[in-house]
Amino acid sequence: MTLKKTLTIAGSDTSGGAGMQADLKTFQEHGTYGMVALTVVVTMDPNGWSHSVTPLPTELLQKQIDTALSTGIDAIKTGMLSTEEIIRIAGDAIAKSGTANVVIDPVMVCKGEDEVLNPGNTDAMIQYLLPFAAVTTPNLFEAGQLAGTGTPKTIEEMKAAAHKIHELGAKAVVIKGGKALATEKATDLFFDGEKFYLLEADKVASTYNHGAGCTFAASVTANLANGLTVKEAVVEAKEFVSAAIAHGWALNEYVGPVMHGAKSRFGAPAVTVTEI
Ligand SMILES: Nc1ncnc2c1ncn2[C@@H]1O[C@H](COP(=O)(O)OP(=O)(O)O)[C@@H](O)[C@H]1O
Ligand SMILES: Cc1ncc(COP(=O)(O)O)c(C=O)c1O
Ligand SMILES: [Mg+2]
Repeated sequence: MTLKKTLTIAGSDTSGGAGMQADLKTFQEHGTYGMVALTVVVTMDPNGWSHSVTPLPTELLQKQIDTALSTGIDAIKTGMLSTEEIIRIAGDAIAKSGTANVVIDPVMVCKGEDEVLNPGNTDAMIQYLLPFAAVTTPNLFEAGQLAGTGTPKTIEEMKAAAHKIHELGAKAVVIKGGKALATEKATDLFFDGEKFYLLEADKVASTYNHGAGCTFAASVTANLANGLTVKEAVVEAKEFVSAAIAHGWALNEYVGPVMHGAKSRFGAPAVTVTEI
């Protein structure tokens, strides 16, 4: 039996909920064969859990990319890239891979952390990554940065931002309203380049959603590798992450990761898809 090969170019979240750990667990749950090209290692201060981001040498990143691409990759996801040079290397890797199944998760900040990774990264993402994106999956803050509109606060503002990000080259855009948007449901906006859809699920009251964004984007990536359409891929990803959040748990007193394997064990909460 052969499996679809999925590659994440992402950072390591040592705490295991986000980053390449989330991606690999999610790829596995979707029946794809996961590979990693590691960009940075994120560690946490045991007293207070503030994050520290340590980049790996770029030559080592390049060697990982060359190894993975030589196997023939069916879909690529990008996550935390941290510097403009790493973003450019990731863009070159995507171009070389020849796959159209490219999911750009434009990670600019970790949940609970105020510090943006590197403000110059936004322009590099626009130049090197968005033109390749079959789907990009910004949260509200990231959408505002990419679109240059400031953080959207309403569905109308999300639509305007999604339109701009599409004009920058991303074929489809999902802006994750998540918990931050003042709606009753956990609401994401999906723009396929022609039509807008709202993806809605029940909002989970807990704060145990560390890694939700990575898990969502990794699900989309695996689904594309498995041959789903973009719309099918994002709808299943919303189900997958909603289940993962519903079963989020406390790793310690500081962080609550999602349960990546929740959907297959407990089923998924209902997701509604509405064209708007
Ligand atoms: N408390 C929550 N309840 C239900 N869904 C949520 C909750 N928080 C986030 N989500 C969903 O999880 C996915 C990831 O969104 P979000 O957490 O905003 O991304 P990121 O981790 O990149 O900031 C989205 O589909 C969002 O709607
Ligand atoms: C390596 C890495 N990538 C990505 C993220 C972003 O995670 P989320 O899925 O919560 O947006 C984090 C957050 O801690 C991280 O450590
Ligand atoms: Mg994120």
